[in-house]
Amino acid sequence: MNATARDRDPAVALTGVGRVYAGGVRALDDVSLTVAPGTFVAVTGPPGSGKSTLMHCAAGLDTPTSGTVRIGGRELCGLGESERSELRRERLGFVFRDHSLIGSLTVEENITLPLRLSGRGPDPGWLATLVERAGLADRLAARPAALTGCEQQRVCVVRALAGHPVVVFADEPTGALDPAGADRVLGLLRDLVDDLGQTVVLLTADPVAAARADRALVLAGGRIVASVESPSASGLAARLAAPADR
Ligand SMILES: Nc1ncnc2c1ncn2[C@@H]1O[C@H](COP(=O)(O)OP(=O)(O)OP(=O)(O)O)[C@@H](O)[C@H]1O
Repeated sequence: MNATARDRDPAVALTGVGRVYAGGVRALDDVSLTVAPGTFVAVTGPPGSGKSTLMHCAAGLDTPTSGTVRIGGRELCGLGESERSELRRERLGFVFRDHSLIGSLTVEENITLPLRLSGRGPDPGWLATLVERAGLADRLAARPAALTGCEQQRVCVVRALAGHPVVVFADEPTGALDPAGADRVLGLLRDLVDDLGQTVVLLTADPVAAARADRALVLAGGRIVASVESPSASGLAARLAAPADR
């Protein structure tokens, strides 16, 4: 596939995805969605609605029971485990609730570690741009323990984007932060989409966080029950209170 064709592909495309866990729990039921490159999409829903399962299936961390998943036009379901882990390493970025930084390494070393492990050299210009956007230029030599929780999560955001991923999956990235810290991290994700054309999928139960996205998909009982363009926090909170009625 040439670069032009690849650029037209959705960053993420799920078609009819289902996931039934052992014991019969249907965590995802016929989920279809597409995420266009350069957009910020939130997946929101109450605890147990299937957000993490959706992310795991979309990112090749889990295999759906039915349906197909494509990342940047590449079908995941037919790939072996080593191909999927290579795709995750080279085409996806992840930010989780807990920062997962290595305490013995500096901020800069943490940011470049995944690139070095995969044998790719860092792109210095891109890294400098990300670091500057994240407000971390004077923290590169620090160890993670010397940073605030908000700074640690911003390091994770830079690390996730350092390898030019097709999409960053951010799973409750602000769940351990105070409101000001959460606002800063969400603002960074927003800027990276708006100004640098990055693609972000945010998984969150928090309507305030989800309202930062261009579009919010509301999950309930493993199904997408609403797709809201330019969502508001109050509108999403109302849908989350009674998602099946909307
Ligand atoms: N490994 C598993 N085995 C069996 N059931 C599971 C497993 N993982 C999740 N589930 C069930 O699947 C459903 C969806 O869970 P999931 O963690 O995807 O939801 P979530 O919206 O991310 O929830 P939370 O916000 O609490 O993390 C729930 O009923 C959960 O109990």
